[in-house]
Amino acid sequence: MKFLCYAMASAPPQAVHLRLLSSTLSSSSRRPRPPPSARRYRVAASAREMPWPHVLTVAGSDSGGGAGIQADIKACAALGAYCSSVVTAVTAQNTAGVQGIHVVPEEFIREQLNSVLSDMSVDVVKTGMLPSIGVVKVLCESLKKFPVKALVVDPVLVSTSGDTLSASSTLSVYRDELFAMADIVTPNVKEASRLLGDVSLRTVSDMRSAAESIYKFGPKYVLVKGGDMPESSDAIDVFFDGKEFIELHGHRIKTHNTHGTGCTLASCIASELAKGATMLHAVQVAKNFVETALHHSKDLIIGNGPQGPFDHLFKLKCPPYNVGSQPSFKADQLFLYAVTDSGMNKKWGRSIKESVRAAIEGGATIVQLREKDAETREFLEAAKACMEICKSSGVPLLINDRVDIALACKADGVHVGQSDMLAREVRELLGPGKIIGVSCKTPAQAQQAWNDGADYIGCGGVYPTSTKANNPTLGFEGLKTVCLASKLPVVAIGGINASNAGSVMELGLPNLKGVAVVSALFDRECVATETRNLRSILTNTCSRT
Ligand SMILES: Nc1ncnc2c1ncn2[C@@H]1O[C@H](COP(=O)(O)OP(=O)(O)OP(=O)(O)O)[C@@H](O)[C@H]1O
Ligand SMILES: Cc1ncc(CO)c(N)n1
Ligand SMILES: [Mg+2]
Repeated sequence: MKFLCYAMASAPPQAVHLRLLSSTLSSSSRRPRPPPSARRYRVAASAREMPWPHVLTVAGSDSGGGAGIQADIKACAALGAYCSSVVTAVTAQNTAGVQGIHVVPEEFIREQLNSVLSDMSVDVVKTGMLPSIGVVKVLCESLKKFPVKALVVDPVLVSTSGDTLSASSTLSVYRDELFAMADIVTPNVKEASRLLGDVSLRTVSDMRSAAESIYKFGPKYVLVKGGDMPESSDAIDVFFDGKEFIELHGHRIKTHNTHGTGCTLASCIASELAKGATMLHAVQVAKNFVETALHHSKDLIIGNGPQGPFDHLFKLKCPPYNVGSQPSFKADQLFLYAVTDSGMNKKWGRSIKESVRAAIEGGATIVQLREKDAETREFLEAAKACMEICKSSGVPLLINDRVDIALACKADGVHVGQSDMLAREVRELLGPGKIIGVSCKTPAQAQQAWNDGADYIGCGGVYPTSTKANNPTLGFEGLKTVCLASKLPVVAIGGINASNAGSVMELGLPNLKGVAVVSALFDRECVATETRNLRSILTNTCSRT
């Protein structure tokens, strides 16, 4: 057992004090050190360890819980990574600013690093507040001794409240030692300016030049964050890989709750890298996550100061995680997904209601009304009639795109495409109890759907289709990529019929729960017979695989 003695001098509440924690107790009370050959130890440990994405954050504690270590742990948890933590400083901090700082002694930071890195298989190290030159040097030494897959450096120099979190003398060691070891460096505009000798950075073009200059210090990628650029603009970050600049545009959320956005962004990047993502994808996921979390927390009021924290675990309050609030949807309902088409109904002289009744009679497990050019009043009447049929047979009814119709007929949910209303806006309108589906062609779109609180995604066209104009075919490879990346259940769509549905389900892809069909049911003489036939094909295939 080991104790720390704190030098707890009382401090005037407003001033920021950089004080040193006193040294640890005498060596006789120390635990035995990890074995000298840490590498050998690591191999032995990892032979027993479960593979699990693991981020180690080396950062300061924020007593207010919005930034620093606390934000890092919540962000990693939200993205499904394990997070260990080495505390470099303890701050007395709240929504008004930083009132005090205790720096942890360098030797004790070294000890924490040793403890974690010699025992656990850390994939990615993420740094936050590194208060002094000595701390940066200790970290560099530890990383040389225990190499990890990736290093994410968030050069925390000044808090948004304007308080200094790292002595100005650390700038040179950041630039000369840590950046050269980093995979990505993520300064905000103020930090980028300080790192470059207080140059003025006012425009996106200035951010590009800054990214290019910081890249010269040696990191593989640079992300200059624009959260603190003028409020009127989009939230634009500049990503630079040494050759190309990519401007990442996000919606700027109108909120005071932006404390800890930088720490969260860097931890999300680290989590995604630990899961195996490429750098650009990791950054995109991280930016989406921050934007979505800010959106969900925009009206939260915690503390009385000007900059509040946000809710990293907003997902727990959204379906499908909050199962209590959303009893209606089960992923198995995607098994045989019937999507209506007004043109086909006209061709065969059927009403929407007749088509839906026949599809349900044949065994459709979920129905979507996709009426691209129907008159609103007529469509609503038909939707209400379909709702009655679906309700009495326990089959959910979704409406394509038209949130107004869904609300008016009390449908079970809405399906949206990439150019329709955002899923999170649909969720706000429909509430937590309804089903929301999103058409996705890429892992990034699937991630966004999950962030936005959707319940499932539709992925296709698996085969060429005549039902949707200008719809690129993804094939099995595209479907597989999206299914592997998706955190939501997937229904395959596009050109699927009785002769190929079996092959799609036989792929046995993770998250793939069923097929969605239009022509194969509704561009036929007898909808009920076609649906029954397809259902038995799917059942037979799935019982074999
Ligand atoms: N109001 C906002 N709406 C949407 N995105 C935002 C907003 N504010 C910041 N961001 C995004 O959050 C991420 C972090 O950027 P920011 O510039 O706020 O970092 P930071 O200043 O280091 O944060 P902090 O010091 O508060 O932890 C960036 O992707 C940025 O675009
Ligand atoms: C401990 C800590 N780390 C980082 C930041 C930057 O947001 C902060 N305010 N506090
Ligand atoms: Mg900021």
